[in-house]
Amino acid sequence: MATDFPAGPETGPRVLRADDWDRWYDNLIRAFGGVPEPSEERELWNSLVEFDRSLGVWEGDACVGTAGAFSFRLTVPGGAAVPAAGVTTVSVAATHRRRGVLTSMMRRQLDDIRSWGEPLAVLTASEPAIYGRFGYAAATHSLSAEIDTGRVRLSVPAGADGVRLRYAVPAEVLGACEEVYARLVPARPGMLARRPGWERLGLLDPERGRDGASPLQCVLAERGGEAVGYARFRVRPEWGVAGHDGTVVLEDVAALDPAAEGALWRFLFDIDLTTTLTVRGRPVDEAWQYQVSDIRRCRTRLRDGLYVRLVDVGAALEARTYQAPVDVVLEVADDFCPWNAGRWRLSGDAKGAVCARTRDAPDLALSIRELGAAYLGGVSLAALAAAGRVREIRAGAPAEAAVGFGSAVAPWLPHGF
Ligand SMILES: CC(=O)SCCNC(=O)CCNC(=O)[C@H](O)C(C)(C)COP(=O)(O)OP(=O)(O)OC[C@H]1O[C@@H](n2cnc3c(N)ncnc32)[C@H](O)[C@@H]1OP(=O)(O)O
Repeated sequence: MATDFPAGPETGPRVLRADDWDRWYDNLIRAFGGVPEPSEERELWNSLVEFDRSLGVWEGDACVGTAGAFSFRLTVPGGAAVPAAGVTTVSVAATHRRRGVLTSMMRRQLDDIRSWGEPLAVLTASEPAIYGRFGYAAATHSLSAEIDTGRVRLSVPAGADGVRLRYAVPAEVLGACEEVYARLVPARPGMLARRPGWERLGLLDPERGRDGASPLQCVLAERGGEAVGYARFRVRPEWGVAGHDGTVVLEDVAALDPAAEGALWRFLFDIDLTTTLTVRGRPVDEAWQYQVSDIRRCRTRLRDGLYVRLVDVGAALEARTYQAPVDVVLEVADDFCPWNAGRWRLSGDAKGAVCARTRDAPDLALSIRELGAAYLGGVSLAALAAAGRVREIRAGAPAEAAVGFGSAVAPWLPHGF
């Protein structure tokens, strides 16, 4: 890395002040191409950014680097909501790239997160190649699909007929939708407990994001007058030589039980004058995949989702539970956060865990990245061993640990940040 960025108290990252906002945010927008955001979106981000947890790098009056850290609570295997810094708004002016500005912000930020006592840092990456060097690794994946609903049939569970669906104005039923969302958060690792204001993200409906489709539509699923699910989507009407060829673009769907989920997906498959349903960023184990008549005509794709970085190995590994008993000594390498490096004994089961430093002989050797990848139960330590990224010291240890670390429910991040 070039080192001509003059690190020091005048030029290193400093905490964001209210009157920095416009220059700070403009640097971020420019680094992503410079297309201005609608004012509603800009104002929402202004209200969500936590100024005292955000950093800027300045050259005189000019902002050349930005980074923030939301104070999230992340569901981990076992259902606990663990404090996690949501690393966000990272940018470096293209005039100042590859001089260590990002590295200086990541250094300061991880030191801050540690001092705040938060055991995890998480992010979604604009490019997968950026964050590995700072100890982050993809821990969740998501599924996208373009489903040929003209040909693919969906069989839904019994009980779907007992669910009533009705159109609603998205903002008017926001409270009911949020109650459904809140009940789902503890059930799936990777989900984020809502902080005030974040519910508005799902209602943003800028014209430029529609790509020829309708404004946001919402259908509420109810049983006995109670909301049990919702879907938010758009419809892009199209007509070809053979007639209608419209697309349903799913933005969000959530349900409290399989019957409600089935009713909503059946609705999405069946909207008149449409032949395609596109879905993005869905859980990799979502039920519809096992209900369709032809998965190949759903054109599924996988993508990396949430990146996890263990900031405090002991606290992070104790915060989750293990679906099968584990008792393993981990030899951890962590160049960027050396306080994590060394030998840790993890003993845990479905009720809880203890993770403490030890001098016992190691069973596995791995870097902080592999621990981050495996942390939410979505990436197998045995698979990482097969890939040469976890070293098996005691025979069988990666497979044993993989069973304990695994999650019956695939981890999933429901929205970007
Ligand atoms: C969580 C989020 O907010 S994700 C959003 C990230 N932001 C963006 O993608 C906006 C556009 N890009 C940028 O603003 C910048 O190019 C950044 C932030 C990605 C990188 O900032 P820089 O200040 O140039 O990074 P820095 O100089 O500290 O680089 C450190 C190392 O990472 C490497 N690196 C940095 N960016 C990348 C990249 N995109 N791909 C591969 N390697 C990279 C550098 O080469 C350097 O490697 P070295 O130590 O071996 O020499």
